[in-house]
Amino acid sequence: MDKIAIIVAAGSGTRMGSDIPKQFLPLKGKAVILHTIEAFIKAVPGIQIRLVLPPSMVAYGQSLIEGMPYQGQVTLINGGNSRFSSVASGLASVPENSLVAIHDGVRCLITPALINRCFEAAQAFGSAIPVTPVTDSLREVSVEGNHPTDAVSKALDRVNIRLVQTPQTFKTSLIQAAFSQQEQPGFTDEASVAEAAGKQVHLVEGDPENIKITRPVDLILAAAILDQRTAQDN
Ligand SMILES: Nc1ccn([C@@H]2O[C@H](COP(=O)(O)OP(=O)(O)OP(=O)(O)O)[C@@H](O)[C@H]2O)c(=O)n1
Ligand SMILES: C[C@](O)(CO)[C@H](O)COP(=O)(O)O
Repeated sequence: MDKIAIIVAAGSGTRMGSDIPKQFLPLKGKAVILHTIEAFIKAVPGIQIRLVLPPSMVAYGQSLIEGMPYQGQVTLINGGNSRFSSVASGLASVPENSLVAIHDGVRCLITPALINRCFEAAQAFGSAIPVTPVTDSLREVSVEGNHPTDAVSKALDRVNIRLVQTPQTFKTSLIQAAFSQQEQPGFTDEASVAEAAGKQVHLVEGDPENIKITRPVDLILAAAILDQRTAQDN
């Protein structure tokens, strides 16, 4: 089956609070989004990438990939107002009977090993959702106030909880059908969309370093992880 990546990068990055959306910020001298694209190019020779961008930034995105050796493998697509609609736009451009990896553009530390683990599991099981165990203790709050001390809470057993990452990878037949339903508020990722369409999802081992750049501290962490990888390579 052909392998395709949809990299969603059409968000505005409110929590980062930067002048330009976080996916375009420099990380070790290169835009965050280019780190992400290059991981997929390295992982799967010849892979086709759908890069979903804010419509106002498609021209800028084009200028970033202009002249790159992989330019011909990347198709730019206008994103929507929600992650769901950005993914739906990407999926509309993907041929049937393929495997599609749907990835947050801001998870720029993704490794070729994790990408290939997801494609292999999706080929075998129809879907592959990378997850990691929880390392903090957990509390469920039943009353939310303005301050943490206002909340009534109880401890949760973290043994049964997993953190969910991307790339969430599927046979296109499964995920394109799931995205034909109406968007719901609880759709935070593709696994939740697939489940709402009555499909079971298959979990695979994620990677603690596959962090999502969300707040300024995440960029500092990402730079440190990249430094450590470079040191290991030398
Ligand atoms: N309308 C949207 C919203 C989000 N995303 C993408 O989905 C990924 C995960 O979303 P998130 O980290 O929430 O990004 P933002 O929505 O940009 O951030 P924030 O919620 O802080 O505004 C990001 O790569 C983001 O660009 C997207 O393609 N289209
Ligand atoms: C898709 C995701 O990265 C899985 O953990 C996450 O749900 C995205 O959440 P966000 O609030 O849109 O960043």
